Amino acid sequence: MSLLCNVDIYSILVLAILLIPAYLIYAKNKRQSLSLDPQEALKQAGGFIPYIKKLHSEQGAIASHGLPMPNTISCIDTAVMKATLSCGNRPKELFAFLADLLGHDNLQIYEQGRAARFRKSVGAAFGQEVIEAKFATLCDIGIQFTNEWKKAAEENRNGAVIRMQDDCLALSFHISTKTLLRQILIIKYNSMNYFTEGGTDIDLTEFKKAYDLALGGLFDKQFGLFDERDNQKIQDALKYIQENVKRLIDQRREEIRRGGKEKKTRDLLTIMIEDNDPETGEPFTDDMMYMIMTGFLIASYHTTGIGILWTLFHLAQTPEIQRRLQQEIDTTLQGRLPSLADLSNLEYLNSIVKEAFRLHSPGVFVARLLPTDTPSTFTLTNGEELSLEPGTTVLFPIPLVHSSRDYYTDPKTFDPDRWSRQRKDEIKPLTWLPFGYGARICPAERLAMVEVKLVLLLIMQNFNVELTVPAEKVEEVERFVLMAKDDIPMRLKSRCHM
Ligand code: HEM
Repeated sequence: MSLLCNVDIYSILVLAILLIPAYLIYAKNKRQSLSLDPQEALKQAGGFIPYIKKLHSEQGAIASHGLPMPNTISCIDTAVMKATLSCGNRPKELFAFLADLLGHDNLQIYEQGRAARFRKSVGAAFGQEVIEAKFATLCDIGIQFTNEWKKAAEENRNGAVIRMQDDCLALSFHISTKTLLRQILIIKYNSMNYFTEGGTDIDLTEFKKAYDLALGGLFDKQFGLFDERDNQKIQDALKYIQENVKRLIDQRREEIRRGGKEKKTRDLLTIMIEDNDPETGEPFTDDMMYMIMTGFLIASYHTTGIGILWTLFHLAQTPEIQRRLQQEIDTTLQGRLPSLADLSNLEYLNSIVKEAFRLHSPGVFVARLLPTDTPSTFTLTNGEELSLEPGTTVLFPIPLVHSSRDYYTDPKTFDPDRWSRQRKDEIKPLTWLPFGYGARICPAERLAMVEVKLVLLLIMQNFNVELTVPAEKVEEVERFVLMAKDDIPMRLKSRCHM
């Protein structure tokens, strides 16, 4: 008995000796993260998401201290999302970095009612009819890229090594400009300089470079990571974008004037040229059209390209999943090109994209501004009450929701089968947010999924994909979306050689 007591006291002492330093370190870190200037703390943590992750590990599902913006909380509790489904305002400060590119009055920060009216007036641009009408163009772009990769891969039995981030972004930029602006573009760019196709409208290489520079620079400015020496470059890039998007709008206006009205499937630009602004009842102004076209390019280009990249990244690490996907594609298509209907029917492909977007959501947060006239009160999942001041900003950090053990079993594992028919009831509502949620959910989710699935299907039909660097060496970096810091080189091996 006395021995037992001794052992107990001894164990408690050992435990205390082990735990006290750990607690002191934890308390010191916590004090530090609360006392540091949040911008500085964010920089030290290596980005927004690692910083928010740290805050949540210290504060739980609701992080209300240490946020880099005033009157802001970060939340990973779906009860708050459910209660704010119809809340459609975004905080202006958080999107202020877009002002230099889009102006101070841009779609991202339109007040809820105005955003809803605008979305309704141009909604047809993302409807089924337009997706059907654009499908052949999307296929052509995908085939153009795969053919060039094929040429390179077939020159060598070991396949071709491709800087996949560069190429996915070039592919997506091509898709976005073609679907949104529908111009003939000079295409000079991808990682292997394949395309030197003629054309007179715009140099895609320069256009893409300007977008990347402007967005990256403005994002860095907002989060205090900006190098002032780059300022002139950013200003030049902004000017380049403005001049060229306006020129493309003018060209289209002229084209429509000469060719008369377009038939039933009108895209975004045509709708804006032909219809009135729902706000004023007057024709859309040039500035408004520029803002919308540039805003939509921003929203569609990086997100779609990066979504394709991260999905390939997961496939490249899981050859057995890749084989099963190829089997699904080969059995369904027997080597032919897909139709739009095929894309909906390929269940495993769909599960793979959903799972890849869970582990690597292109966008990293959704933000809502709560009503500014009254406080908001929420009942959290654990039954506690949460009261928030009028005008509080709520951030939902998507990667944290997607990796929460409360929502996903074994959240770190790439397991497409969790989206299978048999298991998909296990997925809790509002726990998959790559396209946001509620009143301001991405209006082009369906179009984006078609683009992503189509490109992946073409790649899987033609190649086996491998990483040429260890997965652990791939570093993530937050730009406007979650990118790979030093690209992800992948080996594409032509399947004809197998
Ligand atoms: C994989 C591709 C894409 C992803 C992951 C994505 C994700 C998102 C997210 C997270 C939001 C914010 C939603 C919210 O606040 O709840 C959003 C908004 C938006 N997206 Fe997408 N998006 C993608 C593709 C596209 C494409 C292809 C277009 C246009 C052709 C587009 C146009 C927009 C627009 C205009 C908004 C702002 C809507 C508003 O303010 O009401 N997105 N997107």
